[in-house]
Amino acid sequence: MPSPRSTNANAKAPRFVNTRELALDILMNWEHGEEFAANLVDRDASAHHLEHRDAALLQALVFGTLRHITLLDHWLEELCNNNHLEHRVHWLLRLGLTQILLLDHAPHAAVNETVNLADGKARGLINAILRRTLRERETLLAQLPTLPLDERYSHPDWLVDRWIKQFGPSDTEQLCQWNQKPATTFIRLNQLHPKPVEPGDLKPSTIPGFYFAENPPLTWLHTGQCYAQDPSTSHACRLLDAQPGELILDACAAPGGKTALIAQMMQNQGRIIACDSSSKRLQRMRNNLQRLHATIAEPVLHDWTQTAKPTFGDLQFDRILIDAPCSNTGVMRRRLDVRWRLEPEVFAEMQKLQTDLTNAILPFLKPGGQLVYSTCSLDHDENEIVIQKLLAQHPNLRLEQSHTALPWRDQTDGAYAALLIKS
Ligand SMILES: C[S@@+](CC[C@H](N)C(=O)[O-])C[C@H]1O[C@@H](n2cnc3c(N)ncnc32)[C@H](O)[C@@H]1O
Repeated sequence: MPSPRSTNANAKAPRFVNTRELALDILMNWEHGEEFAANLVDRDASAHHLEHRDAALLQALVFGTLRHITLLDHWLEELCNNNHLEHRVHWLLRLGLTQILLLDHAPHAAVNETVNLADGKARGLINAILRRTLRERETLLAQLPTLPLDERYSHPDWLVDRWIKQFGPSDTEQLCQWNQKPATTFIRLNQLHPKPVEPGDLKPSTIPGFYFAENPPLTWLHTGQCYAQDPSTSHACRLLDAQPGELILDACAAPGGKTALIAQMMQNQGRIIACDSSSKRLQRMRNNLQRLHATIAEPVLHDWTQTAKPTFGDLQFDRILIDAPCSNTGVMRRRLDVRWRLEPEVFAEMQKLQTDLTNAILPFLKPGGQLVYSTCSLDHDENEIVIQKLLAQHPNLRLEQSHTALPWRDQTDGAYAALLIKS
């Protein structure tokens, strides 16, 4: 069978694209660790002009398999009597089990189509294991409540242990459960657009201006009438409380989701310097801010870990937002790669970067000014402990208030924001 990637995208005759083979190809590519799963899926869906239904199937197969790898491997060890599996056969079986045990797919078709993707000599083995899976489906699923959390919910065991220490066993289980469900899409309606749209029958979230929207109208997204954004991102902006006419520094701003919301809160009056160290992300921010009509925001390339002065010189800002780079543990449901790419050392490394960045940015806050430090991490080391360290290092700072969004409690992404005031 030819690889789905070898098909000619310019050929005139309609081509048959095998979605399961595409999924297998993506999963094996993903393993190299260079690309996000969502990017791989989007790129292949558009390269092969997949119809909406096939693109949704591709996403369900890839995301479903990645979301449950440890559980699938637990079942496979049992079904294969711990025998070693050749690499491609292993991924094919994971894909087959995802369809039979986890997604509501026609099981016999799933077996046949998965077997058809195998090379001659592996077909018999795959057929036997998938048919056994069909026969033992109920028994395998009944094991779930007896498995430890890291297997049942497919998270690294060290991360589950870390969460149990920070949140306790019950909240940890709820967090793991949350991460196993497909992410909800939210949109923010953009009030800065010259033709703002009405929410109509969109279901409001608990945060004003943000709505549930599984399939947001593409024209709204393309024209900047709305922006896909989780409501948890608003907490940092609310604590910042930027006023029309003020001078604001958004120190780690790309791709500009919070910058655009701050510009809206300021009614596009005043000035926002929006910095980022990544020129690629800065370009994305430029496009976003332009589309969202956030005209008071000025994108600036600057790396706060470098000693060179920023191009805006010695400006003193009324308010500063530091939306720091972090482990992303609050958005693991949305970003499936995170759990498999995190290393235990990342939290200490991030804490150092986060305090170094804040120390470099603090001199730009005017006396009496307000600074919001935020992350999309749930980890104490990147949130409360960073704030404790900053307060110990800077007697002229005081903690005014903080807010933590917990996914299992608030039904949004996880986020942390703390408001500090400089005397
Ligand atoms: C959490 S993201 C910001 C998200 C953004 N605030 C938003 O709402 O769309 C963190 C950003 O910090 C930037 N960053 C990382 N290290 C930096 C540094 N040393 N100096 C400036 N920006 C940095 C990253 O490129 C990334 O865009």
